[in-house]
Amino acid sequence: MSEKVFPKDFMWGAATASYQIEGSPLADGAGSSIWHRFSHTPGNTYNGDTGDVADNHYNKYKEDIALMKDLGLKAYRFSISWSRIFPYGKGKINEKGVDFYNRLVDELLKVDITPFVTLYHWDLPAAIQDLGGWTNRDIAYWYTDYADYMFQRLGDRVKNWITLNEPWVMAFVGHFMGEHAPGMKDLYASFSVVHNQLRAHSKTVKAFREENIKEGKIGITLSNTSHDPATNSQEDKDAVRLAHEWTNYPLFLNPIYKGEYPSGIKEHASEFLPHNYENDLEEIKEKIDFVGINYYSGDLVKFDTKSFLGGKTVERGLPKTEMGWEIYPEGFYKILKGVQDEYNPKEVYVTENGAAFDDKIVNQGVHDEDRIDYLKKHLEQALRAIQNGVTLKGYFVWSLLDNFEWALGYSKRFGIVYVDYKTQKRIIKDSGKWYSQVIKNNSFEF
Ligand SMILES: OC[C@H]1NNC[C@@H](O)[C@@H]1O
Ligand SMILES: [Ca+2]
Repeated sequence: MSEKVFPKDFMWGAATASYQIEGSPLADGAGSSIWHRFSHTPGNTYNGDTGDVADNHYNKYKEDIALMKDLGLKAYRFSISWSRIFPYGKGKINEKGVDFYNRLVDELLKVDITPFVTLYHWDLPAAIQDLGGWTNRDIAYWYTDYADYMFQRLGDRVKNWITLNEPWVMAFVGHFMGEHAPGMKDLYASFSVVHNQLRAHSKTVKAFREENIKEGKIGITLSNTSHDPATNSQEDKDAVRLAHEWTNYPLFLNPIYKGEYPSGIKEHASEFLPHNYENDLEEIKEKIDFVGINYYSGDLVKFDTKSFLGGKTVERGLPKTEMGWEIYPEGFYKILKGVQDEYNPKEVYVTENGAAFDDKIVNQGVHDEDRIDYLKKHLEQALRAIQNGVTLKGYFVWSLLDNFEWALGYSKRFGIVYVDYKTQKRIIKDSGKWYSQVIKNNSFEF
């Protein structure tokens, strides 16, 4: 393989999520979700933005799939809104909700785009939250029933499944920092949410095996930040190890691959883990087919007794994106190489990588050189990872479209396609044109 070309059949895609792009959250019998409630609660989102309209993808999905075809995407990662299928999370089924995703999948297959389905990307049915949501142990059964139903309805055409998107963000941003739905601030709840997501994930993997989906593969998508020590001191290096075990793939892959939480978590955070959690570890340890890695940025960590798990982020003067996140391509390599070295997954997919920049329309175009530069630098590191033994099989850019960036609403644009929210017009950005060349050449050099 020449030093600039990706392996043959490398899966080039783009990613989105239901609540961030669909709009029409309560249409056709869909039930409310925690993000519908959270965004409609004054003060929770920038400018009071909600997902009521978003990119109106619920109605414009055919146009958007035509756009994906124009871009030459090989695959498309999207999420299913649980409460469109089960308006109350369990029990009654909403056929019209199932029908939307059936039509979406059929439209993708018509143009040879491989669907990668995320079963859960944070929009929990509100009725389940009313029963305690992810802090209620029984959610493991309700979630597995929902997932298994989707395997039965879409499994003949959808072969690639992701159980959960970024369970760390759901657990800690949603239940400790309170900045995401359901807006809780309880560290004990957060670790129960980690544990119940793992229980739900593994029960679902077992159900998936029993469905015997031909050529089916199932995995989990984890968020990651590449942490470096502020100094070479042992205390800073220890703080980095703990930050890594807590915020990155080990918190979930250690239980999944090794049947126990990372040692640093057991040493310093076991009081927050649910009572008798050890009894669930055997069941949580369950083989998966691939690991989904999300990567955006890195940070410098300094020992700090006042921070949870003893580490705080400090400045190192790297350039930043509109999110205030460091642009740190080297960290991408370290995360990819690290997951391969620590757990040796059969396959790895980058299920999200991308950047928010201050995109402007100039002469009917969006000349986002900064995003092209970000993507190119990160793809260089992804190829370097492959050349160093990482079983990386595909890359999904976040995101196909500008969309609802959670508590930051529509103020942050991650798309390779610009969305004019007033007119709902789509404009392919220069980065979108560049990315379609990458796909055509299977390389970032052309
Ligand atoms: O912040 C950018 C993305 N990060 N991962 C989860 C997605 O839903 C976010 O939009
Ligand atoms: Ca993230």
